[in-house]
Amino acid sequence: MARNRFNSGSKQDAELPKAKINKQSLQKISALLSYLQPYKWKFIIGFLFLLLSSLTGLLFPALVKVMVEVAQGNPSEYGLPGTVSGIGGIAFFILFIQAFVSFFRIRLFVEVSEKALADIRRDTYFKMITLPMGFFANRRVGELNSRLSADLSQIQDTLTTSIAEMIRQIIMLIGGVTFLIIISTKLTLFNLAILPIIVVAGVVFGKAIRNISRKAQDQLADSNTIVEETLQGISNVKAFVNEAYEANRYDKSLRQVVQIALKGATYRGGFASFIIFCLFGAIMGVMWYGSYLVEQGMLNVSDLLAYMLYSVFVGAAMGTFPEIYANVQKAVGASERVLEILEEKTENISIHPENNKIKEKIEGNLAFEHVEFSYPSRKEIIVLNDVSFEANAGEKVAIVGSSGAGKSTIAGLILKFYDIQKGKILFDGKSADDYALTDIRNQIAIVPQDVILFGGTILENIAYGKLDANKEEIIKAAQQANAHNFIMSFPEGYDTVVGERGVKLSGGQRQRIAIARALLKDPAILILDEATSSLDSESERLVQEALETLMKGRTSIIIAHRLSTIREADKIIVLDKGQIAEVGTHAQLIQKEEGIYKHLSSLQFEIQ
Ligand SMILES: Nc1ncnc2c1ncn2[C@@H]1O[C@H](COP(=O)(O)OP(=O)(O)OP(=O)(O)O)[C@@H](O)[C@H]1O
Repeated sequence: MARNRFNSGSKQDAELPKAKINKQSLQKISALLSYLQPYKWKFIIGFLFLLLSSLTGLLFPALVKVMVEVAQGNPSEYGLPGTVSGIGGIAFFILFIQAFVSFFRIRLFVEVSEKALADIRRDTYFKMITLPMGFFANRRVGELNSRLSADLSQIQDTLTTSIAEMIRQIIMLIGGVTFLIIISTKLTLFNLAILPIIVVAGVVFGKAIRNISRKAQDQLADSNTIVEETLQGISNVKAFVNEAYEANRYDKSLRQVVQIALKGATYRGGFASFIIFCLFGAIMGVMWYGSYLVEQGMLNVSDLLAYMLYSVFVGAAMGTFPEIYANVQKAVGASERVLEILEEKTENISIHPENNKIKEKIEGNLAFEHVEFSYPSRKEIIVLNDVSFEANAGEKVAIVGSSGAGKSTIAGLILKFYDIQKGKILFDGKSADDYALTDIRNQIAIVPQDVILFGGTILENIAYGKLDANKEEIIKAAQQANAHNFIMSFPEGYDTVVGERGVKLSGGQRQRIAIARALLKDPAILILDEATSSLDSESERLVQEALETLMKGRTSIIIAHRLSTIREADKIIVLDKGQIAEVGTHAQLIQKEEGIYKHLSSLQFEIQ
């Protein structure tokens, strides 16, 4: 059956994969930057504020230096006031400017990125829902969903935080190092000599810790899967008395989680003690060498103080780079995946309802002429081979055949979900290619095997067939579909919320809602994909009656699993491995001694 499986995608990747950053990937993602264009002024102002707050941040150690010098009775430098309070006042003034500017910087960046991201999200979603079915065949719903959520959130984080942080830290780094060199070249050189050791250790340890924590996350996810599976299939667990087996499986998995976590703890502990030693060692080293320089009269105390403060800035800047870089890498990967969707070719369907109105009426004559088809994802397998048949307006044509024969594929082709490779599909004698796609889909309705209802109310679910229908029309459709009575038996009637949190409707009830939906749509051609699971006889009668009402005056293509329901069909097409094997009425086909239809009928014990 060619239905789409709705994959929940519950096992989302704990971490988004990173991409290599090179010229090509950057060029590619710059396409996404065009989404910033409408908000460029806000972005530029935010950017200037960012520069301002970073640069003013760099002034503090210099101010502290002058303040200490003034406190020691020395004259002030850089034209600053000659009193401690004066300099303190200036420091607070700068602080105030910084706070003010930071507020607007964050506000502006968030506004720009939220709006730009909503634009990208909207475009990606619009694109996604107008992509041809072939696109969805190869992808899980969970994966596509995570592009809209996880990937775009990553891009957003990077736009709002990582880029700003990176710019700020680069300023801090360059500015800080410049001040360090100005204050004391000797001390800077000494500092630079010990730096590589810390950096290398940080990178090595950091990588090992990240690997282990990822493993721990995976392991934890695996053990969660055990819980999920067990609880979902609890009746199976109980029926097979496999409680002990499941308990053991979970226990084993948890032990592994702990083991990996402990290994991670060892690395983490080692890293922490190493960093404590190195970092404080480095600070001590600088203090020691700096004090030595002070003792030798080669450095002032105030310079040493400023030097220490700038070192902290530089160290902090360096510390944040690996994380920022990793974030940017993830964002590049995420952008590439989003762009992949944005660059796909869509179907000719507009997202504006006024463009999708019916332009050309279809009476209901349908014909397949020598149709050959294979799915885009499996081109080598020919699913339909030289299929020709006709259904005149108002006729009931049933398609039968064993599982995998290609029945649902025919339904998909009538709806033009895919393009055929050879032959023609004609509506009222005119090729399907010459109709607007919306004209075809607007005049065909399908009642699928598995009716999927949306999370809203019953009313909304029926109205899905005709969005501008009024309540009277909806109720009339529900009455004709034998659904009105059961709907009214719910306390909230048509406003009953279906779906996970609402009432669970039975299979037969869902089918009748789908029939009401189709009635409301009032199509020229109807496709009925008969439910394989049989309903109880009362429910079956109600559904059957509703279907009869629905089929009246329309061309109906019935994909039948139970032959008992199609005896009255004007034509029965027997499909075998993608080819038409027999055509005729029930009475004609049942006469063929060696016929497939007769064989299928006898399998269902229904020869009369
Ligand atoms: N999206 C798809 N991509 C690739 N192959 C597909 C796809 N959907 C169906 N097929 C293949 O096409 C063939 C016909 O499938 P189809 O679903 O049309 O059969 P069916 O007669 O409706 O079967 P059933 O009675 O079990 O619903 C099968 O071999 C199936 O594996």
